[in-house]
Amino acid sequence: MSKKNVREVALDILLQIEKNQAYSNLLLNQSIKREKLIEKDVGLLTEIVYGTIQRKNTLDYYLSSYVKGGLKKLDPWVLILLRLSLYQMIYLDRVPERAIVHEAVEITKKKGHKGISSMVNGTLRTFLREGIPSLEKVEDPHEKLALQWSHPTWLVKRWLDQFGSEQTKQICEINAVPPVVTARINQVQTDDIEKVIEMLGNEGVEAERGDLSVDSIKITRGTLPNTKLFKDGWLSIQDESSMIVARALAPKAGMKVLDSCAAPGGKTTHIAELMNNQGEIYALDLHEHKVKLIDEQANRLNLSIIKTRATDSRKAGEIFEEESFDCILVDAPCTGLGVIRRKPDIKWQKQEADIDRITTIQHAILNAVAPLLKKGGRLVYSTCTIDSMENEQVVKEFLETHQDFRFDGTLRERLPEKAQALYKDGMVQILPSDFQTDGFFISSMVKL
Ligand SMILES: C[S@@+](CC[C@H](N)C(=O)[O-])C[C@H]1O[C@@H](n2cnc3c(N)ncnc32)[C@H](O)[C@@H]1O
Repeated sequence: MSKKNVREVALDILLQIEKNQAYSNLLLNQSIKREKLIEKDVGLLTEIVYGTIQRKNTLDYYLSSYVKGGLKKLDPWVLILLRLSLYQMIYLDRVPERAIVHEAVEITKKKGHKGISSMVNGTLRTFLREGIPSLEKVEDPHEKLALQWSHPTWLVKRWLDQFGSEQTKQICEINAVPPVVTARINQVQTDDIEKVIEMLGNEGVEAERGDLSVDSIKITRGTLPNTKLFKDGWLSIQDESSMIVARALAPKAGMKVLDSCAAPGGKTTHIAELMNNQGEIYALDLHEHKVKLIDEQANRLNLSIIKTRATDSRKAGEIFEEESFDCILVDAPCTGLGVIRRKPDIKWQKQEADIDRITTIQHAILNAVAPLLKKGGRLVYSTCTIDSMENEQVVKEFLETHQDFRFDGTLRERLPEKAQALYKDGMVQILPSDFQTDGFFISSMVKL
């Protein structure tokens, strides 16, 4: 039994996210450990936290019909408590509505004064009586879609321009569906996926082959990080579309590789595995604490060819010689708009201006590492966002200003069969709605 109940923990987490722009996944993990929650409560907590963040604007719209004087006058914790209660009432079938109201009122009594608890009680009971308010009154068509699909209006507008109505709807819908856990098999240990699935079964974890990447399995039951197999470095947790990136780079044993934006090391370690742990990989990231994460993963996976370094890759030219690498990966910092289902806070924290800002860094990193690639070498640029400005536009501008680079037409062959249809002109944009994976952009270029 935990000291705090699940809704109180959810309220604390959501409040911290709102106040400090903290990341939901990190806070959830910390709280689960600290409160020693049982498995059933972990499931409910995760659902309430992610779901309430996912539906924030929609829930606020509904609440605004019932809170006299508007939501702005509410203390942040009261607003969040109302939001998470409404979320459970509308989207979770298994929690009885009376229990939701009762819990909310109990929490207000503990935290607030009597006035607040009767306001919370009244608001939730009126909602139960009168039901979900209609969106008909919302005049702006983009705002209406944004409320219907629970995404910010600016983002819906942008996606409608880039992907059209049907695809935008699908992206928004899939963004609200929690991802399945997928893992990559460490090729240095074995390439026999069935054997790994069987060995996991012996440790009480059920898995099956992944849907997209040749390297992947899907965990259908159990907790992978608790297994000996995981601790011994046979697998890494990674999204399936993310696994495509190292395959697109196609490094060979003995090569010298630069991974310019490497932490926490998901792709660096995959590259090392594909090189059968032979050769050299230089893995850069900005800060020492991030670089340590790469070392930790490399140690767990028994990979010895990764040399990490805390450095700004825009200054990589000061460290490495020109034309000294066989291949280079720029898995660039980006807005992360392809991983909203995993980190729902992204959609409320990012602003449209962030896209512009981050492209400056993306260009700068590409420009800095380009001279370091050998002639005939391959440069892969990837992001986990789906915005054309951070993806196609960055690559096109890079090619316009670097006449010695061309699109690499062989990328298509290195994509999983299912993703080959999405290949276009040296690039592939995978949307979260395509295969229920993270959204990813990958482009491959060669130096003449
Ligand atoms: C998309 S993440 C990389 C994920 C990593 N490749 C993986 O697969 O685990 C982008 C990384 O770029 C790093 N970064 C941002 N600006 C950078 C810069 N100027 N130089 C080096 N790394 C940078 C960030 O710290 C972040 O860890």
